[in-house]
Amino acid sequence: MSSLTASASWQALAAHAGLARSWSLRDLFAADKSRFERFSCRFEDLLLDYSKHLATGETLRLLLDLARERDVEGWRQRMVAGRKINASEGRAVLHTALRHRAATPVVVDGRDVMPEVRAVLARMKEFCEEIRSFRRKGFTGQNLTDVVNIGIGGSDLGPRMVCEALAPFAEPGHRVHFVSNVDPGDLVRTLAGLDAERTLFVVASKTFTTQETMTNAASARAWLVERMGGQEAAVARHFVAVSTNEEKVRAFGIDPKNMFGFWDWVGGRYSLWSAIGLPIALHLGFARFEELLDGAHAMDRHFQETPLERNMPVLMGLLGVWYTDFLGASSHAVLPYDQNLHRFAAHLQQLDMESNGKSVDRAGRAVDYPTGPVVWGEPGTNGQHAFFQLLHQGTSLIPCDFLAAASSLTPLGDHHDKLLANFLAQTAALAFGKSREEARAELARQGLAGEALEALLPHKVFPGNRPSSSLLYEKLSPYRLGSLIALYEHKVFVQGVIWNINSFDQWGVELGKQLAARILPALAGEALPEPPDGSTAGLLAHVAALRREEA
Ligand SMILES: O=P(O)(O)OC[C@H]1O[C@H](O)[C@H](O)[C@@H](O)[C@@H]1O
Repeated sequence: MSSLTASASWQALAAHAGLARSWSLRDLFAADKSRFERFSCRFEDLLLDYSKHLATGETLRLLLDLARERDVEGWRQRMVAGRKINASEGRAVLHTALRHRAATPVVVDGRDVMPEVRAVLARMKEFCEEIRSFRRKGFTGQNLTDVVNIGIGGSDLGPRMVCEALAPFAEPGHRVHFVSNVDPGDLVRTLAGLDAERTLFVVASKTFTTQETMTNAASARAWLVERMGGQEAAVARHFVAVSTNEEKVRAFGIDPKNMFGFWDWVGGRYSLWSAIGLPIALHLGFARFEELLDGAHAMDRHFQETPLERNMPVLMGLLGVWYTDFLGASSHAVLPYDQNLHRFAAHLQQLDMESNGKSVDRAGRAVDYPTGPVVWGEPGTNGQHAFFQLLHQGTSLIPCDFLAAASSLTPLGDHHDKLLANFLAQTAALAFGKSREEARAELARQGLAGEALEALLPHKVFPGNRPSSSLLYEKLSPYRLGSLIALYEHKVFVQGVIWNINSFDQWGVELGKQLAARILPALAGEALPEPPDGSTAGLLAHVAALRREEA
C-alpha cells in the first residue's frame, strides 16, 4: 500500500464512499433547505454551485482532511515561491509569476524574475502597438493584416482557445489564424486564403525543436520567400519567434531581435500568459491581454489566500478526487453553455491530462490509486443532441462541469434565455432524474396502459444522482476568462498534490516522437537500420502499395 492509500483520511473516505452509493440527491436536498447556500462558493461574480454532487458535509470534511494531510497548502506555497517542484526536470513552476501584477519580487535560484517578465511584456506591448497601428509594415510596404501562429500543444491550444473565446472583443483590422498540425492540409488551407505581403508569422515553440512546428515554419518561410521573388530579407519583416531557445531561433534564421523569450519555469500548457500569448495580444490589443493576466492573478490570490473550505480550485480538485478514487469515475465532462468557450475543453484536455495522466508518484513508485481522468466536452446545447443520452442513462458515472454566463456578449432575441433554460434543465435532470412512478404517471397521461406502458416504462426512467458543478458568471470578458483558466490550472495542481505526482513533466509524449523519427525514412522508401515490428512493417507495406497504385 502506498502512504496515500494507507493514510487515515484516505481510509476514512473509502469507508464513507460505501455510504455514498445509497444517497439520493433528491433526499439530500429535501433534508437540507440550505444545501445550495452551504454547497456553493463565490469568487467575485463567479459562483461555483457544487450542491448537485454526491457529497455531504461529512464528505467535504473528510476531503479537506485529506488535502491538509497531503499538505496542499505547503505545496502551494512551494510552487509560488519558485521552489523546483518539477523534480524530474529540475525546474520551478511559475506560471503565476507571468501574471503577477503586484510590485513584489518572485525569486528563482536567488534571482527576482519579475524584471525580465515585465521587460518581455513591455516588448510585446510595443510590438502590438506597431502592428495594430500599421506602423510596422511588411517587406513591400503593405500593412500586415493577418497573423498566423505556428505552434502546437501548449503553443497553440491556449492562445487559440482565448482568441476564439474573446473574438467579440477583437477590434477590426487584424485576423489571426492558427496552424498546428503537420498534416499539410492545415498549412496549405490556411495559406490559400492569405496574401504573403500582408502576413505576419509567429513561430511559437518553447523548445524550437518540435517537429510539426519546425516543418510548418520552414514551409511557411519557403512560401513567403517564393512570393517575394526569392528575397530572403523578407523573412525578417514577416517572421517573429516566441521561444525559450535563442540558439535554435537563430539557427532557423530568425534574428533574436525578432524573438520574444520566456523561461524554462513555464510549462507549455501553462504558457499562454507568457509571450506565447502574443497572438492574443495582437488580436485583442495589449490592454485586453493585460486584463486576462489580471483575472488570472486575482484567481491566484484567491487560491493562495482563501481557507481551503471556501477555496474554489481546492473544492473542485477534491470533488474530482472523490469521484476518481472513491466512486469509480474515469472521465470528466466540461460543458460550457457559452459558445465562446467552444475550444475550452480542448485546452483543458492538455492542461489536465498531460499534467495528471501519470502512473508513478514523485519518487517513481507505481501508484495504487487512479489518477487523472479522461477530460472531454463540447459546448451546450450541441452536446445535448449528441452524447447527453449517455450522461443521463448510460452505465458510467461522469461528473460534469457546466459553465454559463448570465448575459450574452452577443445578445439576440431570446436566444440566451433559451441557452440558460437548457443549462439549468440539464443539471437538474442529471441530478434528480425521473423516477419509475413519475415516468409511469406521465405515460398514463399520454394514454398508455397495460403491456404497452410496461414495455416502454424502463426506457423512460432517468436514474438521476449524476453529479455536476455549475460555474456561473456575469458575462465572459478577458478578465473572467483569465480567472477561469487559472481556476482549472490550480484545480489540476491540487489533484496532482493529492496523488503525489509531478503534474509538470510530460515524459509520456516522448516515445511516440522517437519512434516517428525512426520510422520517417521508411516513408521515403529507405531501408530502416532495424526492422520494425510486424504490424508497423505491414502498415508501411500497405502505404507503399497504395501509393504505387495511385502513381
Ligand atoms: O512549445 P513546444 O516546445 O513546441 O512544445 C509543444 C508541445 O509539444 C510537446 O510534445 C509537449 O507534449 C507539450 O507540452 C508542448 O506544449
